[in-house]
Amino acid sequence: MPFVTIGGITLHHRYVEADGKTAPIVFINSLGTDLRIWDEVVALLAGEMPLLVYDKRGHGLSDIGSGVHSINDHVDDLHALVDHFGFDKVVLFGLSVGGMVAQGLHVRRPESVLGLILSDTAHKIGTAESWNSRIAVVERYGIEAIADGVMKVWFTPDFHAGRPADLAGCRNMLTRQALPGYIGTCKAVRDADFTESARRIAVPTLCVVGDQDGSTPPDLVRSLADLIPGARFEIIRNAGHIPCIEQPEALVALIRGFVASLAPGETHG
Ligand SMILES: O=C(O)CC1=CCC(=O)O1
Repeated sequence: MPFVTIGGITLHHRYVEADGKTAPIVFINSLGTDLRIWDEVVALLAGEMPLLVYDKRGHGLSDIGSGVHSINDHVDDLHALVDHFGFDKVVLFGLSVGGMVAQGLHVRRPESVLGLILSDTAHKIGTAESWNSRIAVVERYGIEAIADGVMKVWFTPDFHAGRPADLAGCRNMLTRQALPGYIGTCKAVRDADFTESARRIAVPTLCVVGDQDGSTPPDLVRSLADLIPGARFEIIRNAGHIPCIEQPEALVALIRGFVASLAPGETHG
């Protein structure tokens, strides 16, 4: 079964092995989602490089453990998972809050991070006011109350019009997340600020964003890229906040190019 218990927390994951010497990519999901958001990306990349996807704490089928009190709780789990698999060096792909978790692991253990792909994320996302008002609504009325608004941020009008079944499924994924995991992670994002540490990122970094991302818009993601020495910035056309679902082929092309640009011969030991 695709479960592992580390540090008292059972994490749901899927590991797709590959031959060769390419370092594994570990994918970290966003708020209100689970590892199914990577299905198409994993299908496209399977066999080319090792791929690890997992449900972060309090999401999907993973435990919440002692709760989500800060981004560090998510970083603890990622750190433990990387150790569990015996990975020496990894490429981290973090979506939205997942990008903050990736930045957090780089702060903690830069020697383990070969490269960062930061998708639709930032050094600071939203304001205390915006997160507090979302938390208040969700505490009172549940995730259902914000679901239609979140769908407008996650996906473009074209996706809404052209893929109604996928939209309904993704909305179900959001509304079925456990409330404590969702609210705890909202608070963690509210309190996180990676502005200073972003200036010290010293590994190859690709910042990528959907052109119609309503949560971390292109200008915000560009400002993250501007903080990180040497970071590349790319915009994906016709995508909202979750390009891995909306434009997986375009995203995979960027991933392939990024991995190919990394130092050859790196392995996961
Ligand atoms: O669900 C949203 O509003 C978008 C988002 C913000 C942080 C995150 O992980 O997703």
